[in-house]
Amino acid sequence: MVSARRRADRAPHLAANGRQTASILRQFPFPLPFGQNLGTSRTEAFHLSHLLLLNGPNLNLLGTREPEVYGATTLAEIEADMAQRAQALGHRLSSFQSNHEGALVDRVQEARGDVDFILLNPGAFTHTSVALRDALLGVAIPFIEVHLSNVYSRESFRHHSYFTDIAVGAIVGLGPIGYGLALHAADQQLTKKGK
Ligand SMILES: O=C1C[C@@](O)(C(=O)O)C[C@@H](O)[C@@H]1O
Repeated sequence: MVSARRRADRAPHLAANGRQTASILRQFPFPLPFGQNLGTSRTEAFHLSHLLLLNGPNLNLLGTREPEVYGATTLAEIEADMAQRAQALGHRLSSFQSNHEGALVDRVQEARGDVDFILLNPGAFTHTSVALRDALLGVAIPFIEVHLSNVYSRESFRHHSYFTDIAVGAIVGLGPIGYGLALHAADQQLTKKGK
């Protein structure tokens, strides 16, 4: 078990005094999923994994883009929040966003041998990109697919993903908290593998 004291050292925003480091953390405070704790033996065997948060086209517009669909949180806020959450779990997080399919393919290829887990919102490439799918298959890095909106309640062309069948899992329709949930799930996967 992670003691309350150790948890507070590792993740000051978890401390009982309620000091929060950023407003976004106030919106979705730790620990997230369903009363689970942060893992078992990791205070003794504390490994640093490298996670990559990868966002596709138009997600740079978050905050102003169709806020009724995607909410008011900006990508910069999501990336900062995710970096803090990753750090609190003892991991390192890199973030990359591009509007260009080739740039995303290049970033996935670069991740080989360096990144342990990818958190991916492919944006509209979800529904079109065999190239990005092949890149993920090529590097064989496990990933979780995230969508802010519930793609299944939207236009039918959004119902098909080139990624879900090769992903560890997918989180849709929960807004920015979906990224945090994906991070916790990735952490569990890495812990299972002893990373
Ligand atoms: O750009 C996006 C964002 C999205 O991936 C989401 O996060 O809900 C859903 C996609 O259909 C859309 O093209």
